Amino acid sequence: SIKVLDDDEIEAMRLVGRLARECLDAAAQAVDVGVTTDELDRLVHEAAIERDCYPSPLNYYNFPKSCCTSVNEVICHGIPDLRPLKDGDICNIDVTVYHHGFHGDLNETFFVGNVSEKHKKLVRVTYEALSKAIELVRPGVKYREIGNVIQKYVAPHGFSVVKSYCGHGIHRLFHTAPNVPHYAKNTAVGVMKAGHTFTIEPMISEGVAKAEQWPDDWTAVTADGLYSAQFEQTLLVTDNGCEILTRRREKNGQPWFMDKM
Ligand SMILES: CCc1ccsc1-c1ccc(O)c(O)c1
Ligand SMILES: [Mn+2]
Ligand SMILES: [Mn+2]
Ligand SMILES: [Mn+2]
Repeated sequence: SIKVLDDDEIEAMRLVGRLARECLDAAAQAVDVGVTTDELDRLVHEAAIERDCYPSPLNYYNFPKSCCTSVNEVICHGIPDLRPLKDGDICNIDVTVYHHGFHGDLNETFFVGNVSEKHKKLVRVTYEALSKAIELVRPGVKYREIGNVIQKYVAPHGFSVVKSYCGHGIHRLFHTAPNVPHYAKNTAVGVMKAGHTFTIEPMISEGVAKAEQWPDDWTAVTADGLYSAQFEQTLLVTDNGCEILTRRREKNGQPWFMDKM
């Protein structure tokens, strides 16, 4: 069964959601041509420590760094490294922090320098698909409906939905019930209820949905080498809808890439 948080637990999730957002924003402002993803990881790590947070990915199933950085054809779980970002890249930074017993998890895809129109569209449509899914969230809605909304939104553009990685329940555990697939006609179990906290984190690919894994045991890439984009928020189901616990609290909550559309 899916945990219903009490008022104190909800307050703890509000706090860690805000802290996770601040840690993502600390790295976001540094994204640029020539910056390495290792430098972005350091900014996330330091921002977490400064906020009395532990970076949840570090040593999670032996993951070696404090955040995931996934560039271009990397779908997710990219490992920060010493290769500098280059003009035209799209780079996702995925941050999860642990504070006073609770996790907060979010990601955004950022433009590096001048991004092509077709890759800007991939990022924009991915963000819009997440927004559509979030609009659905309220008590009584089945978790399996989320995938229908996302796939229906992206398919007309010729984009595909990665099936191998799902959204998830999150609170005292990084990953727990419910499992939240992003593709249509899925068999996910559960009905949304006030007090549930979970993520939606669609990975949308230009070409095929198939993901392959590199020998580093982490990096997931598209099978056709075309690009993939992702956005993630941690949500709290409320009596009349949902609260985006990891929302951006500046710029009217617009994602960072919007400034460069
Ligand atoms: C690197 C963290 C990690 C390790 C195994 S799955 C995973 C991960 C990464 C980002 C996420 O948003 C997530 O829900 C899980
Ligand atoms: Mn990517
Ligand atoms: Mn994440
Ligand atoms: Mn997640």
